[in-house]
Amino acid sequence: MKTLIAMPMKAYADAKTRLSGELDSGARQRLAKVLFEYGQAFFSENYPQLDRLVVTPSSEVARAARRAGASALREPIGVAGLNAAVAMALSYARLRRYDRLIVLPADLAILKTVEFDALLELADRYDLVTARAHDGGTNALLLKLPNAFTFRYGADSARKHLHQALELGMRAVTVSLPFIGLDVDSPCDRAEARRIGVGAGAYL
Ligand SMILES: Nc1nc2c(ncn2[C@@H]2O[C@H](COP(=O)(O)OP(=O)(O)OP(=O)(O)O)[C@@H](O)[C@H]2O)c(=O)[nH]1
Ligand SMILES: C[C@H](OP(=O)(O)O)C(=O)O
Repeated sequence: MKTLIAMPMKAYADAKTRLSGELDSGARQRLAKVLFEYGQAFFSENYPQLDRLVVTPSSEVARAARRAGASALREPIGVAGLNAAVAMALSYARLRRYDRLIVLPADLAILKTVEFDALLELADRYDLVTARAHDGGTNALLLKLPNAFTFRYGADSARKHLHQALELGMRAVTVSLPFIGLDVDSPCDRAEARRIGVGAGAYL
C-alpha cells in the first residue's frame, strides 16, 4: 500500500507556546527542534519504505525536513492553521495517488515501533484509525485514500474525527496507546516525558 506520512510543523519560533511559562523563547525553539528531528529520525530509521512529507511555513524547517529525507511543502505564512496545513497534505497525497495518508504531529516525545505497527495493522482493516492524545487530541490519524475527509484538529479532535468518519459511513476506530498519546504540550507532559526518559524524553 503506497503510504505517505505527513507531519505538520510550525516555525520553531512559533512552536510550543503553552510552555512559555517555564521556558524562554530560545529553550522552546530548541525543544521544538529536538522533537521534530527525533520524529524524522525515527521514521527514517524504522520505516524507510514510507514516504514522508513535512508541511510548514518555515524555510528553516523545510530545509531540516529535506536533510532528513522528507519532502517539504511550504504553506502560506500566517494564514493557514493546522487544519489547512493537513488539508494541503491530503491534496498532495491524492494528486500523487497514495493509498493511505498518516498524519502525525511533530511533538511526540516517545515513538515505539510496537505501537506504530499496531496502528498500521489496524489500518489494513479500517478506513480511519486514530490514536487519541491523553487530552482528547489526535496524535496519529491513518486515513485510507481516496477519501473526502475534513480535518478537525483542535479541542476534542479525536472524538470529532471518529464521529465524522462514522457519519460518512467509514469503518473507523480510535485507540489509546501510552507513548503515542504523549505529545509534549503542557509542563506536565514535558515532566512526564522527562521522567520516562527514553526517546526524545531524555533531551527535554
Ligand atoms: N504547518 C503547520 N503546522 C502546525 C500549525 N499549527 C500547529 N502545527 C503543528 O501541529 C502539531 C501540533 O501542534 P500544536 O500542539 O497545536 O502546537 P505546538 O506548537 O506544538 O504547541 P502550542 O503552541 O503550545 O499549541 C505540531 O507539530 C505543530 O508544529 C500550522 O498552522 N501549520
Ligand atoms: C491540535 C490538537 O493537538 P493538541 O492540542 O493536543 O496539541 C489536536 O490533536 O487536535
